[in-house]
Amino acid sequence: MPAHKRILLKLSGEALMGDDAYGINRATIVRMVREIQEVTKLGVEVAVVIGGGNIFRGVAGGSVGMDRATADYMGMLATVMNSLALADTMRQEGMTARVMSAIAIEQVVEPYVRPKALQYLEEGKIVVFAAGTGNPFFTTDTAAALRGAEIGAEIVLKATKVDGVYTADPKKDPSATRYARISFDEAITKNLQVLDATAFALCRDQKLPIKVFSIFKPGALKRVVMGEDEGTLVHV
Ligand SMILES: Nc1ncnc2c1ncn2[C@@H]1O[C@H](COP(=O)(O)OP(=O)(O)OP(=O)(O)O)[C@@H](O)[C@H]1O
Ligand SMILES: O=c1ccn([C@@H]2O[C@H](COP(=O)(O)O)[C@@H](O)[C@H]2O)c(=O)[nH]1
Repeated sequence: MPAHKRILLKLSGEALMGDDAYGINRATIVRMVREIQEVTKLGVEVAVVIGGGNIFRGVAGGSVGMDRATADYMGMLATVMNSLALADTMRQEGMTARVMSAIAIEQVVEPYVRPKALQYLEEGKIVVFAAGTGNPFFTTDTAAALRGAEIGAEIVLKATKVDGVYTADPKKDPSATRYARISFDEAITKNLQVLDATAFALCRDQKLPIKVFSIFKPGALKRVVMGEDEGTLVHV
């Protein structure tokens, strides 16, 4: 029996590159989709937010003198590209997905309308929320927290490049150790950067737990959904 009926899965955009220097690696996206398919077969309703770090991040544009808000809109459009690629790969694998965008681009994808998203989930379709929150100065982690709260997800699952929340960034500090569980208050106070503070605060206020786990570990998503010991739980 799965531990959760409805989940919001945040997929790392950066991880989509696989071993490539940029963009979307075919084998990687297919592998991610097959892992999602496994949990949908358990009867779990799945909504997805995917990042854009494999294509563009607003801070990168801002750092070379671009207007930050403009750069952030470019970042949001990057997430639309990833969302389209994800939904199309799902289609190829025999799944039904719907992309809903927080920014109006109706010729390309339908707009985000909450009751419609809820309907799709109830019908067993996978909903991919594109364009983040639709606002600059945010990230897709915050979009995951926001949409997760809106759709009544029981948990936000952050599938990322590290296998949990550490005492410090494990990519910079090899002596960092992983938490099995950590409270929102402690994660925020310690300024742990694995998610942005806005996402942590929103989930804390909405009592929406987060599980951080590795996107690279085969079977990890299913283990998380089954409530097995995997990654780090961030709790109230
Ligand atoms: N205390 C910490 N514990 C774990 N990871 C941390 C910590 N502090 C910083 N990090 C870094 O946070 C990264 C994950 O967050 P980040 O938002 O950069 O990636 P993502 O969400 O996977 O990518 P994208 O934004 O493209 O979707 C990890 O790769 C890790 O290096
Ligand atoms: O609500 C949002 C979400 C995202 N952005 C911009 O998009 C990029 C890519 O998202 P990541 O979460 O970093 O993968 C982000 O860097 C922002 O520039 C946004 O402005 N608002």
